[in-house]
Amino acid sequence: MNNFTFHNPTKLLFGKGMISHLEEELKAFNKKILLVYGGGSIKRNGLYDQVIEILTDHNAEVFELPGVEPNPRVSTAREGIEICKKEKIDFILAVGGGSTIDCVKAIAVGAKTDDDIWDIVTKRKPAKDALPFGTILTLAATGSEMNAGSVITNWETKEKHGWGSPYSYPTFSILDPVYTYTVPRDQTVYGIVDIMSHAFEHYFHHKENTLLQDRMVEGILRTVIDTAPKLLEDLENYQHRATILYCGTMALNGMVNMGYQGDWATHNLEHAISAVHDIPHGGGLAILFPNWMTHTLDANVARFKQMAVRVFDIDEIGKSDREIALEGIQALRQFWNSIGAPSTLADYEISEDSIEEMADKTVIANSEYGNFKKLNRNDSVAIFKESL
Ligand SMILES: NC(=O)c1ccc[n+]([C@@H]2O[C@H](COP(=O)([O-])OP(=O)(O)OC[C@H]3O[C@@H](n4cnc5c(N)ncnc54)[C@H](O)[C@@H]3O)[C@@H](O)[C@H]2O)c1
Repeated sequence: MNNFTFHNPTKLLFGKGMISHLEEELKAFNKKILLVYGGGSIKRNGLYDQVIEILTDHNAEVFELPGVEPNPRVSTAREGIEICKKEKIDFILAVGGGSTIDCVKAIAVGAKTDDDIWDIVTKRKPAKDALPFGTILTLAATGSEMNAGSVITNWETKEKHGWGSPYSYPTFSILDPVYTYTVPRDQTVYGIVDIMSHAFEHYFHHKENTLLQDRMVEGILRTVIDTAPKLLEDLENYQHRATILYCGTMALNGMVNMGYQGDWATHNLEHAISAVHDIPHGGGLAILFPNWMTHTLDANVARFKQMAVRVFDIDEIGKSDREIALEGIQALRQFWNSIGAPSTLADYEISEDSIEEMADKTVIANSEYGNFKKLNRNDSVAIFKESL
């Protein structure tokens, strides 16, 4: 493994009723608060009222930005930035899933600069500072509650980009599994796929001596594979919701990938699909990941064999390494099929017609992408065709 520095400043408050710590956490900040949330599920399940009551008790002056979209838009982030600047907001509270949190990261950074936030998302300008923000997570998936990453979509240019900065870690995140009870079955499946995909993005690298890291990633994958079917049978089961929620945070908070760099080509491919077709991120990943695996298998068959044996318990006897590896990839596809994840672009009525447009979005100035195996535009086209 490589040398590394690990620093994650986010304070995690995990478990039933942990919202009782919200007021305490807010005491460090001044009282003009921008409350940001999504499509209204927090109003239906009572969380909104609970948060407003706590903020009222705290004598906070509350401003609101509702309606953050899944695949959050830069236009919404700009709206939030304007409110922050006009009202001199001191602190931002995100209540929602990864989309709401990602949008708040863009607002927090954008509020502290005159640069346009899209220039920062596209890395033409650096982030220099951010307003402090906290999160109350309502959906297990992205890990955004404990990382500095954010993914923002520009609907005018049909681009979706991931970005991050040292300033975009939440100061605290409250994770109560009960808030995830109302996540519908399909969104729960997308979250499960997203969590597993983060684990896979880490897992495919060529570094040696990542023994503990491998076992931690495999631990997340095995735990999700064991728990997901039980959760999908019983969506209001506290233990299963808690397990998946914790897996989601651990899969992308930097803990399991110290000392090496993962791949991330599949996320790049997925961002191209959802930039053009606005499909759920986890749905796109479910379609793509096994196809990326087959496409890149020969870059390191041993790595895929290890996944097949350690994660999917593939029997090794009488088979070549390549056969074992391929069985592992098939086992992944079968598992995702078994929980009802999509498996082809046709599931979203995406046809061959948009492959060229999507492939263009995977490469900037004909650059390559992916760390496990460098891919180019031709690879994008091939993987999209495999996914039809
Ligand atoms: N920042 C990161 O590290 C990171 C990592 C992976 C993906 N992403 C990005 O995050 C976004 C996806 O986020 P997500 O998967 O968390 O989903 P999301 O935030 O987009 O939410 C999906 C849907 O579920 C609804 N929802 C959320 N909580 C709910 C609840 N408790 N009950 C009922 N409905 C609820 C939302 O309103 C929305 O309609 C994508 O844009 C993706 O690219 C970010």
